[in-house]
Amino acid sequence: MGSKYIADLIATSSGAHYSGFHLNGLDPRNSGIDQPTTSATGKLGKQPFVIGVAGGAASGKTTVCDMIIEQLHDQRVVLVNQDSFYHNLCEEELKQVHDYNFDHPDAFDTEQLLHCMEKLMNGQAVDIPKYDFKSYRYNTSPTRRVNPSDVILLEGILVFHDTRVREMMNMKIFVDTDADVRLARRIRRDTVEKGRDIGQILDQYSKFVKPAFDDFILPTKKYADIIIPRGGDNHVAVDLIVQHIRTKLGQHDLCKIYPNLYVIQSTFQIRGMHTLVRDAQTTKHDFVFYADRLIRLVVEHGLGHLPFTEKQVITPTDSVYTGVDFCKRLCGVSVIRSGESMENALRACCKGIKIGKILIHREGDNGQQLIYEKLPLDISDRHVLLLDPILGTGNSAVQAISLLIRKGVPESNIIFLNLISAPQGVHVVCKSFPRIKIVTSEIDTALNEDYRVVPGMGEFGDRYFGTDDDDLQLVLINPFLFYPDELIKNAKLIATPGKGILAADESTGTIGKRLSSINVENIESNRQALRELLFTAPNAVTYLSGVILFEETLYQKTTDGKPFVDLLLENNVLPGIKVDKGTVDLAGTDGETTTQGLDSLGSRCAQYYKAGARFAKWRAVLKIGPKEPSELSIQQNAQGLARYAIICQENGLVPIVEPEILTDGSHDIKQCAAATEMVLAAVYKALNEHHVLLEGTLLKPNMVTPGSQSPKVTPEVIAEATVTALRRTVPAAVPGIVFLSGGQSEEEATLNLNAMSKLDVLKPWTLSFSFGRALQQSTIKTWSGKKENVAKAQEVFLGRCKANSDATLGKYGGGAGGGLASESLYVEGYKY
Ligand SMILES: Nc1ncnc2c1ncn2[C@@H]1O[C@H](COP(=O)(O)OP(=O)(O)O)[C@@H](O)[C@H]1O
Ligand SMILES: Nc1ccn([C@@H]2O[C@H](COP(=O)(O)O)[C@@H](O)[C@H]2O)c(=O)n1
Repeated sequence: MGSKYIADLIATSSGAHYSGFHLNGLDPRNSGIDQPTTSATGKLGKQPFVIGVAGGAASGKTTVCDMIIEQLHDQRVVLVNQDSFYHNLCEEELKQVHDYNFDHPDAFDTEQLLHCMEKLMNGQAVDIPKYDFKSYRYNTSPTRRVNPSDVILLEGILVFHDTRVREMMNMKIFVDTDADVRLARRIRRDTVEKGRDIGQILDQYSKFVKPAFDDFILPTKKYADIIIPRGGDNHVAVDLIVQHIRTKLGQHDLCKIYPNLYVIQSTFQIRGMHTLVRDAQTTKHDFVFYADRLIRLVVEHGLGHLPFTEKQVITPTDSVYTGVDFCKRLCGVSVIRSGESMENALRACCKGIKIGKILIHREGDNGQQLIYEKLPLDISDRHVLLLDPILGTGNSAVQAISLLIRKGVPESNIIFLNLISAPQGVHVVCKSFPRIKIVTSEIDTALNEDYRVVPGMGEFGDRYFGTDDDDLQLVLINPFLFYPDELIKNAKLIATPGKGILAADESTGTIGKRLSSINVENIESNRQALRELLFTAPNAVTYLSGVILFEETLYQKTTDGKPFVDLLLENNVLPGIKVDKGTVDLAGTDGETTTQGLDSLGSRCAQYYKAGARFAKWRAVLKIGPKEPSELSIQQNAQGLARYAIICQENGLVPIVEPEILTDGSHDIKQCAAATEMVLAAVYKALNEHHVLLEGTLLKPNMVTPGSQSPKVTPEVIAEATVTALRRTVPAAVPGIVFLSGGQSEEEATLNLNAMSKLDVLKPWTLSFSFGRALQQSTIKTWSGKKENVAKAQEVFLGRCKANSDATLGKYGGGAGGGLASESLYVEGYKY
């Protein structure tokens, strides 16, 4: 590379026009003269990067070195001055010092200089003499300890003179400053710093300095890789040199073999983070913290390799800024399970990015691997960031990349991101897929006999996730979810204590029953008016965390034209969607049912997510009878709920799991408790079997009550029975339980919820409400379809929302809503 490389660097760094920085290989003035005997790429790896800086006395060599050192502040850099290797003058020479030629190559102890440089290059510290220009000796002052470093700057008028010294250099810089400037500076420096008189300085200059420059120094200019006119004034040149040194320092030898391998620029910060994550004693917490920081750097670097398009924007000062637009067609693919540790960093950089998964499993000792995958359907149109923190043998990487290519992803669209790479893995991947890019933060030494990277950082997944049992992890967390964090966050949000759900998801038929009870026609404008009344009721939504909508309502707007979805989201209320399609009879049972709607549920969920829905509801209906709920009904409904739940989660919706046991019948509360426990146990078994992420779900159960034809019991008895059944069956991972009201009067439902909240036992989930009729009944009656009643009806609705909010906190005193709220809502054999 050498000069050509620098030419490329200059072209890319400063555009086509460049002045004041000449490359001897390219500069027409230098054509025909010898090429440098070493190239800038000569010695890399563990060896320090040696830069020689030559030029006339007072040309600015030291100044240029100081500027380089300052800019490379995060690297270990040392400066060695050729001045330190002047021979000591003997008594005779001292007497005739004005006749001594300090600018001749023989004035220096080059053997000593070579010895010191060799030691430094072999990683040993050296003690370098400090030369005293006044006494012409170096043994009067203490020596200077120079430690081995990543970069050694060797500066002096004749550092290019001796071939052996020259050959140590990876880069040679000649500082080219006009003779008159050099003389002027020399006069000032030697009078001020060396206490010499001007006559003596001029005498030395004409006798020795100028002839030696012409005879010995200037002829070495041809060895330079870089010639810097104007010395330290040439900031552009120094910046480019520093940039080049940085690139070289960050380059591993493998980068020279494989141009698509990128090792991120090492700094002390990065090495410090590596030191922590590689230390076997580092705690899990620190491991995760520093691994996350490193991962973020790798991800950012990887994103820098994506294509971009130019984009102009107008700034607040009304100026045009010409920038770039990020690549849009992008996705991540993590190799389970350690690759999942990199997902958060990718999500943090690319809002809403889709992340697919690949599971590679070694079967037995024959090394056969099974691959499971869940990838975006349109992956072939996307650039793929493949995530796996460790590249060891390269086998898994080859499997994963082959799979992506089989799915139609062009090889050149894949960027493989990892923290550490073993050389073996790099060879395997780069040879098999020469067009993919690998971005890594460090390349390790090798693989050991167990095929583990050394020095390495151990089993990354175990250290990051704090487990050492892959299978357990896979069973507990469905690995194929695109949005696990979002699901968990939204489920938690809905389960916020003090808030609950308004179930406004009555189908067109069901809402018709409500409207006909107040003599209002069941047409779209009336359905819209009722929903607008509810959603715009002043302050009411502050007690709500979610509203379940029917499909029609999801796309409806207020009369002012604001989509209901936007209105709810603005008020921190998540829109939800009813996705089931009602019940059908189970053949051979006594009127038991199963819920339908699984066909095309995935694509509907995806559509609803796009429209703004963030959770869903599916109602399974069970009944208590002499032989009911039957095993068939329990299993059918549990499987249906589980299948629904995982489809929702795969599409970003939090599933509300609603196994409702109807109150119809003359059973007592104990029978209801037994049936509830049986049903819930089956539901959670099915959810588990379907790998549903429980943290991203909510349960909407019935309260445990006596049948509608049995004597009523107090809220406290209901609370005790309900919470007991739930504690026995609902895992603590579920963030919230939002009860259905199931035909209870508004007041009954609120009092029962309040009693449950007050019950002094451990309840690992938030208890709240997802009421339909029990939140709307008195509001609808008050409204009666009349515009003039809207405000009053909204007040009633607010009262009910507040009462239920209080009940979730066990603070409801009773009596909200008066007589209307106490009217029973029970309808025998009620159907939605
Ligand atoms: N660009 C500059 N402008 C003004 N003075 C400079 C500049 N570069 C160097 N000097 C001064 O010239 C003198 C010689 O510079 P120095 O970098 O020590 O040169 P060298 O190491 O080549 O002898 C110093 O006194 C320094 O402060
Ligand atoms: N005792 C000495 C030794 C050297 N010089 C002059 O220093 C010049 C080299 O040092 P730079 O920092 O300028 O590179 C060289 O020109 C020597 O003549 C001296 O004057 N006295």
